[in-house]
Amino acid sequence: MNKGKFITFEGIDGAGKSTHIAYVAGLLRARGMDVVVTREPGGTALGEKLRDLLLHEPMHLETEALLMFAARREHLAQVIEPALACGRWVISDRFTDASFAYQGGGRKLSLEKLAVLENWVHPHLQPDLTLLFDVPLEVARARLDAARAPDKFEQEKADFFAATREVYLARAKQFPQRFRLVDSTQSIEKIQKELEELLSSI
Ligand SMILES: Nc1ncnc2c1ncn2[C@@H]1O[C@H](COP(=O)(O)OP(=O)(O)OP(=O)(O)O)[C@@H](O)[C@H]1O
Ligand SMILES: Cc1cn([C@H]2C[C@H](O)[C@@H](COP(=O)(O)O)O2)c(=O)[nH]c1=O
Repeated sequence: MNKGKFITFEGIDGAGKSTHIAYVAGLLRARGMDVVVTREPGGTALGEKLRDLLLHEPMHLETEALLMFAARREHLAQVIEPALACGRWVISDRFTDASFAYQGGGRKLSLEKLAVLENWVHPHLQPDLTLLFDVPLEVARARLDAARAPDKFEQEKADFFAATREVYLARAKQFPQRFRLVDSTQSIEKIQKELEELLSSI
C-alpha cells in the first residue's frame, strides 16, 4: 500500500490558510485521493481541549510550547500516522513549523529547545509539502479585525507577528524542498489558480 502524503498550511494569523484548505481538499478528492483535513493545536478530543487552554489561558511560554507538542503527539498517534499508513492524504492547518514561528519567533523560546521537542515527538516524519501563506502584518490584521474577535495569539502586538513571519520565511529558505510560498495578498481566485498548478505536480 502506498503511503499517503502530508500537506501542511502555515502563515501568521489572518494570512488566509483556512480559506484555502477546503479548496485544496476538494482538488485532491477530485483526483481520487482519500483526504483527511485536520488542524493544530487540536485534531483529537484531547487536542481540542488543549487548544481551548492554549488559545485562551495565560501561561508560561515553556508550558505553551510543551502543550503544543503534547497535543501534537496525540494528533500524530491518533490521526496523522494511521491515516498516512493506510494511504490517505492528510492536510493539517498548522504543524511544527508553527511552533518554531510562534513559540520560537514570537515568544523567543530557544529554537534548540524546540528542535529537541520536535526530535522527540516526530523524529522521522516531516510534511511532504508546506504551503506558507505570506502577507504583510497590516493586511493580516485588517482581515482578522473584519472577521472575528481575537484569541490570545491574535491579541499580540505587531513585533510578535513580525518575528513570527520572519521565522516562517527563514524556514522556507532552510527547507526549500518542501516549502512553497504563496503570496496571500492576491485575490482568493488568483491564489486558487496558483494552488491548482502547484498541486498538479505532486
Ligand atoms: N486572499 C484574500 N483576500 C481577501 N480576503 C481574504 C483572503 N484570504 C482570506 N481572506 C479573509 O481573511 C480572513 C482571515 O482568513 P483565514 O481565516 O483563512 O486566515 P487564517 O490564516 O486561517 O487565520 P488564522 O490562522 O487566524 O485562523 C477571512 O475573513 C477571509 O475571508
Ligand atoms: C500549531 C501551533 C499553533 N500556534 C498558534 C497559532 C495560532 O495563533 C493559534 C491557532 O489558531 P488558528 O486560528 O487555528 O490558526 O495557535 C502556536 O502558537 N504554536 C503552534 O505550534
